[in-house]
Amino acid sequence: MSASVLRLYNSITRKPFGHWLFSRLICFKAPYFGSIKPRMTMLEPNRAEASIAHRRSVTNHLGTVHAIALCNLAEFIAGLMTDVSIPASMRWIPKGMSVEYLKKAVGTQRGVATPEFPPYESTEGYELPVDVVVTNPQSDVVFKARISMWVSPKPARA
Ligand SMILES: CC(C)(COP(=O)(O)OP(=O)(O)OC[C@H]1O[C@@H](n2cnc3c(N)ncnc32)[C@H](O)[C@@H]1OP(=O)(O)O)[C@@H](O)C(=O)NCCC(=O)NCCSC(=O)Cc1ccccc1
Repeated sequence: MSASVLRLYNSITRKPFGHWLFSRLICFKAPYFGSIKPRMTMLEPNRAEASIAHRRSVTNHLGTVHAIALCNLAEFIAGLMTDVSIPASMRWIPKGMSVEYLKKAVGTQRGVATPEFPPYESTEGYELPVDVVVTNPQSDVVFKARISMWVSPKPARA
């Protein structure tokens, strides 16, 4: 799966509206991400970036971007980054996430996901911490997340 998602991203984003289309395809596969309308802007092994616009549908009672919308953005990029970074023999699933809300989130929010270390092949499952930093249009950090990915060998096909 890893190589195919990266291949799809690299081929589709060479075309007009490719970044938009790639993001729509991911939201079709995992519909809850559609609630924040993420726009993938960069995807390569060990790094992913995406942004969300400050729309009414992601706004809280303070008029800022809802913290859970930022959590959703964090899961979106951390998941895709992990998917294109792990060896083909491995799979991943998020195990937990801790978050910090550092500043009121106003305007388009840009997230960047990176792993604590490059994921490797293993016969045993292991935890891969993924750091996500979200910045506002002024490049101030408004949100941080640390997502624990469980990376384990793909089960043998029956
Ligand atoms: C799996 C583990 C994390 C660790 O448990 P351990 O016992 O140490 O590990 P163990 O390896 O023994 O496996 C145990 C069981 O887990 C299964 N399995 C393992 N790997 C995978 C895999 N890659 N995919 C599927 N299943 C996998 C495995 O078959 C077995 O299942 P069984 O029991 O036979 O039916 C467990 O605590 C858990 O399932 N937590 C809930 C996790 C959860 O629901 N997260 C939120 C969902 S993501 C989301 O909503 C947001 C999002 C979307 C997209 C993008 C980004 C974000």
